[in-house]
Amino acid sequence: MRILEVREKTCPIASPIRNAYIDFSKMTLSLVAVVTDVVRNGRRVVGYGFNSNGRYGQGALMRERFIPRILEAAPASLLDDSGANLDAHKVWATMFRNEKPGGHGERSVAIGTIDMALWDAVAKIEDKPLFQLLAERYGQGTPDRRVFVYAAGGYYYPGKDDRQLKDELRSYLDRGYSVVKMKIGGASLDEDRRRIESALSILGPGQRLAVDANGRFDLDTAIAYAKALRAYDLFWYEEAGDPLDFELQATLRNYYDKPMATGENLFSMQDARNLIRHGGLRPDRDWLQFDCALSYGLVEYLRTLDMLRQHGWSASRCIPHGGHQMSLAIAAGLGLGGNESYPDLFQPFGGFPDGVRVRDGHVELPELPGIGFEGKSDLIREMRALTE
Ligand SMILES: O=C([O-])CC(=O)C(=O)O
Ligand SMILES: [Mg+2]
Repeated sequence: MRILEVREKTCPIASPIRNAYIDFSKMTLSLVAVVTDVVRNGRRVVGYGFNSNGRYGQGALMRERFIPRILEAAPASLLDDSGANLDAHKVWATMFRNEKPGGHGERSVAIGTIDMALWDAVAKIEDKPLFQLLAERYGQGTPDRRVFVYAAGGYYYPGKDDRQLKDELRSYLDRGYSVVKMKIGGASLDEDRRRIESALSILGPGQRLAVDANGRFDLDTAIAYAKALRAYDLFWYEEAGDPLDFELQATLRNYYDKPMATGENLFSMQDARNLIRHGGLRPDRDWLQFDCALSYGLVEYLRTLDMLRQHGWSASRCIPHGGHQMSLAIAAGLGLGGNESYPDLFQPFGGFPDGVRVRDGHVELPELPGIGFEGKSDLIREMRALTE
């Protein structure tokens, strides 16, 4: 078998929302198709992938470096021992040839997106759900198809008042979520305190609020927010300071003993390891949000999970950023703590297969070959338009 072609298309996911750091008025992502010469169930196997929101499309890097490296490699050098399927680790190594270590900028997004499409193809060629394949190869043998998901939103939006914020978050709770997340740090502390108290006022028993500062705060501001937030029973306090300021994160634990979360802007096992070594995070309560689609894909995420194990962290402390089905499959296959979801944003990307409902803050993944994109009609329509 061989890879015939790798296609990329940059798609808009623009919206007028803003977090504490950026607005999404020009946001894009890369949609990728890895076309193989294998036929399964009467259809050519094509693996699909896309990068999550926040880092823009990466077509230029893909076309200049990563796609040519794959297509120029001897086809047999990309296959597993059986010769009947791709080996995602070998394709990854081929993409990374002549890349120096460190400085994991945008190339981790380009490689991560192609990696997603590769795993989709690998699982489709095996004719099984990716979560099943992962549980068998790297996990406990059996997946847990019931995955915790939380609803992310609560963005700043022109003219949005507290009533609209409450209506938005209430609509997520009405759809079965038990944890909802809102943005902070894009307004004054007083204003954010008022927004948070509004949001808390709509929660019922067993329902929780998480807040996300998107790396906006310097140490003094992060501490001031920590002192204010510790009065509330928040699900977590996310990304207070710059993603690479491990000392800030480590200092913050002296002011906030409740759960914190971070990691969505760390794009390699090595950066994740620095967070674990130097960030002062606590394996009994804090959460790790590394997102494979932005950080060199599942091949690298497996290295990150290994690193976490070596440092005494359970995979169940990981709830990835990004709201895509790839992390859902990893969560079900490898026992992550759950996954993010954006019920009303960045469509048709992310989300769940049609008919999957959130109940008590969990979804149950259906048995679809690959990552499961074929089960989401609006998404697969866009994906197939890339190749058919
Ligand atoms: O607003 C964003 O960039 C997305 C984000 O941080 C999240 O989903 O946690
Ligand atoms: Mg975040």
